[in-house]
Amino acid sequence: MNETATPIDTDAPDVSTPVAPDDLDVGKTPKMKAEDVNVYYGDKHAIKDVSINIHDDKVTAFIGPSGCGKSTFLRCMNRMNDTIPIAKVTGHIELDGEDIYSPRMDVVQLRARVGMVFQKPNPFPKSIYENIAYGPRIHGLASGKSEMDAIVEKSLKRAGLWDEVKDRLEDSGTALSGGQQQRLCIARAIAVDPEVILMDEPCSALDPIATAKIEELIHELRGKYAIAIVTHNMQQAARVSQRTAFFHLGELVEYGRTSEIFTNPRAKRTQDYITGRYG
Ligand SMILES: Nc1ncnc2c1ncn2[C@@H]1O[C@H](COP(=O)(O)OP(=O)(O)OP(=O)(O)O)[C@@H](O)[C@H]1O
Repeated sequence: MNETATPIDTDAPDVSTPVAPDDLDVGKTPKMKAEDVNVYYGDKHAIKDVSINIHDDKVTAFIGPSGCGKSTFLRCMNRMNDTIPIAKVTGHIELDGEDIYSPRMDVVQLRARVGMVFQKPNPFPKSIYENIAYGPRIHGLASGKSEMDAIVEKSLKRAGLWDEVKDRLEDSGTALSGGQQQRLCIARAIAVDPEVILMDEPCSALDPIATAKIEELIHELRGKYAIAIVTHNMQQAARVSQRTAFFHLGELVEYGRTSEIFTNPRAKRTQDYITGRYG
């Protein structure tokens, strides 16, 4: 936090600025599409009319000062806010054109299709193998032991963890290092064959080496899954993402190509944030 920070001038003429450039992803069908999403926690209006597209060949970073609503919006994308009794979500979010808030949507299936990795690694207190096998088992993805073994191996390989754990799959997942635990959680999300992976500050509890490994992994996973990542770290957003969404006070102020957001932002509030004048 910059002690001498000047608050963002919210009277700046942002409202007349389009949120995204006109030529951005024209004609591309988004993997997820959010329209006019609002979130309330009781009287608190935490997300205000947010509309954004998430693409399956891109990593999208959500940035913005603490409390601006990044995590709240991320949680809307797989209905994790349903678990917060005072949270109310309005608007429309689609996954492959399907309304995820429709009463017909099976939320357990949705959360397999749109997996989530949290700030603090949260492996189950079970073996490494069981951490991965649990999801595929409840979703009926393997018909026998050899198929399950193959899913476990493939998921751990994709998460870049196989070589480190292949000889100790029966050890507890919680005995791994923090960085390994986070890659185990990513492998667990991958095991149920998701289409989208949401990451909520996945590196904030990790040291620089473990962080670098997760960032490398995000590069490798790009193209296999649509990825949306909340991060406080602007360098990280610049390194791992191709699209960046800047949130402030619950609004999506600007969305665009990461390279442009960091070098030539269109909104004054974005510029103030990325130049460290706020946050
Ligand atoms: N479970 C909750 N109950 C009530 N208010 C909440 C809850 N979760 C978040 N909020 C409020 O909603 C607003 C947005 O919070 P959110 O955690 O989404 O912001 P954020 O941008 O992810 O912040 P940070 O970067 O600090 O994690 C904040 O004012 C926060 O206090």
